[in-house]
Amino acid sequence: METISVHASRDYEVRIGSGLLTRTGELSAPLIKGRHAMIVSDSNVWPLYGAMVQASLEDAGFQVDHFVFPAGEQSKNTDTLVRLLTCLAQMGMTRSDAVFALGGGVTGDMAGLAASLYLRGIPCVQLPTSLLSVVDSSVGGKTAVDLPEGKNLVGTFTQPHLVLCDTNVLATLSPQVEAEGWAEIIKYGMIRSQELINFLLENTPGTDIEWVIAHCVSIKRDVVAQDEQDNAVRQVLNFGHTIGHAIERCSGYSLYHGEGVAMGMAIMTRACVRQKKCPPACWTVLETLLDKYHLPKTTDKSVDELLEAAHADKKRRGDAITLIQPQVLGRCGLYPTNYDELRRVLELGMPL
Ligand SMILES: NC(=O)c1ccc[n+]([C@@H]2O[C@H](COP(=O)([O-])OP(=O)(O)OC[C@H]3O[C@@H](n4cnc5c(N)ncnc54)[C@H](O)[C@@H]3O)[C@@H](O)[C@H]2O)c1
Ligand SMILES: O=C(O)C(=O)C[C@@H](O)[C@H](O)[C@H](O)COP(=O)(O)O
Ligand SMILES: [Zn+2]
Repeated sequence: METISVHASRDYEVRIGSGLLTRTGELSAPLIKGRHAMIVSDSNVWPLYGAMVQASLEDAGFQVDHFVFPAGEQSKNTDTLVRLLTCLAQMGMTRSDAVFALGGGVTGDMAGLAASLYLRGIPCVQLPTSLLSVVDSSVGGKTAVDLPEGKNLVGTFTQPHLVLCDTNVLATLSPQVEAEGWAEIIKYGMIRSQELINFLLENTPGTDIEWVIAHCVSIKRDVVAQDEQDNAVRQVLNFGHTIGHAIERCSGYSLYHGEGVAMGMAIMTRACVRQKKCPPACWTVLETLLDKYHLPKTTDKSVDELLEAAHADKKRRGDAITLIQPQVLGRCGLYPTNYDELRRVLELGMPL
């Protein structure tokens, strides 16, 4: 088992290993003063892992309730959030009790947000179950739900009390959900790690997954420690997201997030190579990885639609926007610019 310590407004541990869900109660009990647990999960994950987590919490002396919502990004909205907050109140959860977010990034973001709002904040333990959520969304404290106007527009920065990444649960992922998780892993390679890129190129998907997860979480830990509130360097974690989020919004949130990120990284990188802002290898290697991990490389949405949707980007300040662009393989940088430049990127990055 790997343990990574995150240092932010709250310090906490990310544990990575097989079988950790069965130890949820034992590992969280010392961190939570109360003994009332609310497991938040979706309609796919709860039947698979709900009983296991509930039993572990009950063995550690917790009284356990659960809130289950229909799986998918289309549930990550203010309606579900209010239903969850109402449930926390009706079950009489207090400030010493805890929310346990059992599921992918949708569950983690929404349960984390509810925990940060209810009674102005109660503890949250993240129990990520998708590949995307173990490598990215469970760590770093961004919580959110979507609005029809844009992705993650309602949220807080609130760090969890503990993150348990149980690698056993990855066995039940569908190929499509596994693939979208690889998109964020490829993102970590592109922004900060030539070593990870080489590993992904050389190995079959799934090799030494614990190392891959720990590598991504370590990169995120280092970035978040420098800029928890997303004012500067943390924005590098948004590589592929300005366009990806715009595609997600234009698709009525019917895509998986990682698919949008893959398309966003591809469009941005192709444009940067064409503008000679980075070497051609940035695109050829990214294309090889997107193909290898069965990820999409473009969208059928128009430049105008995407530009309009991109106005909801959190990196916008008035008419200015910061783009995250590859510099060399394994390194991306922040480029403050404007929407005319984003239009050029979209025009150059979309294949004819
Ligand atoms: N907070 C952050 O830093 C951060 C980072 C990246 C992404 N996100 C957010 O995370 C969300 C995407 O997360 P996601 O891709 O995990 O989506 P998700 O939570 O919808 O999970 C994807 C699908 O996989 C299913 N699933 C999850 N674990 C499973 C398992 N072990 N076995 C079988 N099925 C399983 C889910 O039920 C769902 O149908 C987006 O909303 C995105 O904005 C947040
Ligand atoms: O943790 C971060 O910071 C990230 O940007 C990670 C992203 O993968 C993630 O999708 C995040 O939720 C996007 O944040 P947003 O601020 O653009 O909504
Ligand atoms: Zn993301």
